[in-house]
Amino acid sequence: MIGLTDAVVRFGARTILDRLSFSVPVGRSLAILGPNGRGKTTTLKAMLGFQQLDAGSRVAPAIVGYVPQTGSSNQRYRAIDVAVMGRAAHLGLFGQPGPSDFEIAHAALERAGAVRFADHFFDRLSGGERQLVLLARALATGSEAIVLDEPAAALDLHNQERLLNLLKSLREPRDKAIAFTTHDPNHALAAADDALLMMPDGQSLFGPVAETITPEHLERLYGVPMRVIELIGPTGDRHQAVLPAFAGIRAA
Ligand SMILES: Nc1ncnc2c1ncn2[C@@H]1O[C@H](COP(=O)(O)OP(=O)(O)OP(=O)(O)O)[C@@H](O)[C@H]1O
Repeated sequence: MIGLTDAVVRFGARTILDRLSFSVPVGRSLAILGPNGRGKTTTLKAMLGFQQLDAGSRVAPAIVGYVPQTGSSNQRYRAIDVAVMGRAAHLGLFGQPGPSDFEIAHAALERAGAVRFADHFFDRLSGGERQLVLLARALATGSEAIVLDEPAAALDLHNQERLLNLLKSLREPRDKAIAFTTHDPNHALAAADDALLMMPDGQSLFGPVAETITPEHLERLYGVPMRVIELIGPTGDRHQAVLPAFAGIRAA
């Protein structure tokens, strides 16, 4: 289980989190949505214990797998070296990773779809490729909680589909608590059980995706008219998608 109870975070005079409460039990996946600068990354940092709370409390396992928004490295680490860093918490202060740690890291790269660049230098990879390596690092921790900050932000449509399938496959065994931020409500529909909508007025709405990812709530979230459409997928399956009906954009 990972989550916050009545969490308050203030930066100067600004209250970013105002008694925010939600939880992600093992076996469920949470999507966190909200406008730019509303406090999504701050929420993730608070969940991870990187951001001190002014009030309230957090619950989290001792080790949490974290995939930050962007990863860079000045040193010339290979992708496998970055993935094996996920083992650090298991090694003790001066411990060195052994063969079993490299095996776990390799398996994590495989699971993240990044094994083909295991021996490539991390700082030469594209933004999307780095994100997959950082996901492998998070998986290598072996933690029951994985927290991802905008995992789809640097990905093209093909890789977004791959990432969503990956998030769904991570969720499938129902043995992890997964939380991710996104700017696309369709990602919540595709890969989350619950959603936390961080509204522009400082309030928030937390609940099952079917009750939260609705045009009415999303209009309040983004200030843009939204529509739900039903799609028939390539295998004949029916699913819903939400689209912004941007004002002033007309059909030709
Ligand atoms: N350490 C800090 N000190 C002061 N202000 C901060 C600090 N960290 C974040 N902020 C401010 O808090 C607000 C929330 O930031 P945060 O990064 O959590 O937003 P976000 O919802 O993740 O935004 P985006 O969607 O643009 O990534 C922003 O206005 C940011 O400038």
